[in-house]
Amino acid sequence: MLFHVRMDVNIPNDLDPEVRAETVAREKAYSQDLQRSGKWPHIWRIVGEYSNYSIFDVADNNELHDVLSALPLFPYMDIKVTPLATHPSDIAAG
Ligand SMILES: O=C(O)CC1=CCC(=O)O1
Repeated sequence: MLFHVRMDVNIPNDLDPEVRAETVAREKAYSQDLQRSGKWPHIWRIVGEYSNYSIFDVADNNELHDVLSALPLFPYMDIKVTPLATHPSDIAAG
């Protein structure tokens, strides 16, 4: 199943800089592992915001929830999920 996900990151200003850097590094490694696996095929920065638009390709709602809630930055994120269905006019879908 495909999902469109918006992640808005709000790291508190008073978070220890070392903890911040370590958490962001773990987030990058976690994200890139999922990208290599094919479960996170797209990630785009939203211009001018500490936010991204991502596409996830996972089995179901439960897998998406597990993947998102394991994000190292999850405690500092607002996340909006939109499930995607095939559009009847999509020539790629046949
Ligand atoms: O910077 C972000 O948008 C949050 C994030 C998600 C995956 C990653 O590496 O950073």
